[in-house]
Order: sequence, then C-alpha cells, then structure tokens
Amino acid sequence: MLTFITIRFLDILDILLVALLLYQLYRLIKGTIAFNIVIGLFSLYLLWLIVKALNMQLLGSIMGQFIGVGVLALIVVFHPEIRKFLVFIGTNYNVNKVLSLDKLFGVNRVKSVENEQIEILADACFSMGKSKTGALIVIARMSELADQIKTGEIMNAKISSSLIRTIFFKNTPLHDGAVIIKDNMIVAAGCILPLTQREVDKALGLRHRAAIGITENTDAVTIVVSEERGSVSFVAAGKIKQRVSRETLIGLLKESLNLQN
Ligand SMILES: Nc1ncnc2c1ncn2[C@@H]1O[C@H](COP(=O)(O)OP(=O)(O)OP(=O)(O)O)[C@@H](O)[C@H]1O
Repeated sequence: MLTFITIRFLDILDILLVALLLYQLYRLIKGTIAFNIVIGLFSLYLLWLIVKALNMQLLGSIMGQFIGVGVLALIVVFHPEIRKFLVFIGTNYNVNKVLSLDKLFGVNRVKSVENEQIEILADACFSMGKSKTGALIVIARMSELADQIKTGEIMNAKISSSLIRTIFFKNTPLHDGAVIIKDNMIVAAGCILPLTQREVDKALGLRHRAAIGITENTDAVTIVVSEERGSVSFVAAGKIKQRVSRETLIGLLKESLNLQN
C-alpha cells in the first residue's frame, strides 16, 4: 500500500522551508489588518473552489476573473508587508548568520555588549527611572540598524552610566529619540525608530511603540524608561515586558544576548 508515494529528502526540505516561510509571514502580519485580509482572501478562494466544483458557471466565471488578477492585487494591497518581509529575511537570515562565517574563519566578532556593560546599562536605567527621566536604548545584534543610526547623531562613545544619563537629561538636544548600542559602543543618539502598527496597551505612548517597532523586523532588543511612571520595560521580538526589576532586566538582557553569568 502507498508504494507509489516516494518521499525524497528534498521533498521534506521543501515542506520545511514552506512551513518556515509561512510561520515567518504569520509572525509578521499577526495582529495587523493584513492578517484579516489574508483570512478574507483565503475564504474567497475556498468559496471559488466550491463554486467550481458545483459547476456554477456565472458565479464561477466572475470569481475566476477576480482571482485571475488576484496576484497583482495582492502585490498592491500587501506592498508594505512584502517590503517588511523582505527586509526581515535580509536582516535576520543573512548568509553570515546562517553559515556563521565569522566562526568558520575564526573571527571573534565583538559582542554587542559585555556583562559589565549590562550592569552599567541597568544602573543607568533604574537611576533614570527614579528621577522620571524618559529613555529609549536599543541594543543591536546581527541587524546593523544602519537606517536608524543614520537618523541620529553619531557618537561612537564608550558605554557609561553618566553619558547615558546625560544624553537623556531633559531638554538636552539629544534626549529625544533612541540611543543605539552596537559592538560595545554607544554608536548614535537621537535616533528615530519605526513605530509598531499593532494594537498595544492603550497606556503606552510613542516611546514604547518605537521600542516595540524596532524589535519586530530586526533582532535588536530595547530598554525603555517611562518618563510618566519611571518604570523600566524590556522589549524583544515585538514583545514587551513592562515594569521589570533590575535583576529581571539583567537576566533578560543576558539571556537574549547569549551572555554567560
Ligand atoms: N519614532 C520614534 N523613535 C524614537 N523615539 C521616539 C519616537 N517617537 C517618540 N519618541 C520618543 O518618545 C517621546 C514621547 O514619548 P511618549 O510620552 O509619547 O511615550 P510613552 O510611551 O507614553 O512614554 P513615557 O511613559 O515616557 O511618557 C518623544 O519625546 C521621543 O523622545
């Protein structure tokens, strides 16, 4: 029985790749209006299959025309999502990461932050929280964040608590926007980040929306200090953990940046 079905290794790989693509697409559009559109289109397609199977000529041909131009319509309707998806693939599945060229050639890439800097960042954030100073700190990993860095002031400075607190001190020119940390340095300040388009807690304003937005399409993580509440939040992969303690923040940072204690 079923001897006519032969499954090759490539077929399994094919299925796995399609599953991975669908999963990433789902992650990208989950919670957005695009998700509802996909469900609507899928229902329409199912209806068309039923209409065709029942041989309902008139309705079948009208729907057939619609589905015929469907691919073009999809590209137009999903233009922003397709763009986001390609950027996501480009930044998160780059050849360097997949093949780990750095490891292959024995190059020891500088970590985005070391243990010592994590403690400094946590101290700075909780000190700013106490004085109700708003702050937004992005820690870049594999994604270069070149587009966001370009929008700010280049600093290339050593990470220090006093520098971070000075940057975010109210009414200084650089306190608006985000600080971006990469390769153990504060590379830029006053950077503009993309805002999340998803529905989030109504109490969260633009600072928190920007913190979530940048982690949706990149592998960066962010720390936000609320000016209103003085609380500290951690964001990774589009998910925000609000009001974390100093210890929790340090643990989450070490875990997401793969640092040992
Ligand atoms: N796109 C953006 N990228 C980076 N920073 C941004 C962006 N949009 C707003 N901000 C920062 O957020 C500040 C406004 O924060 P807002 O009060 O709306 O946010 P919030 O999430 O309610 O935070 P808080 O609890 O600190 O008030 C701005 O002054 C600016 O520094």
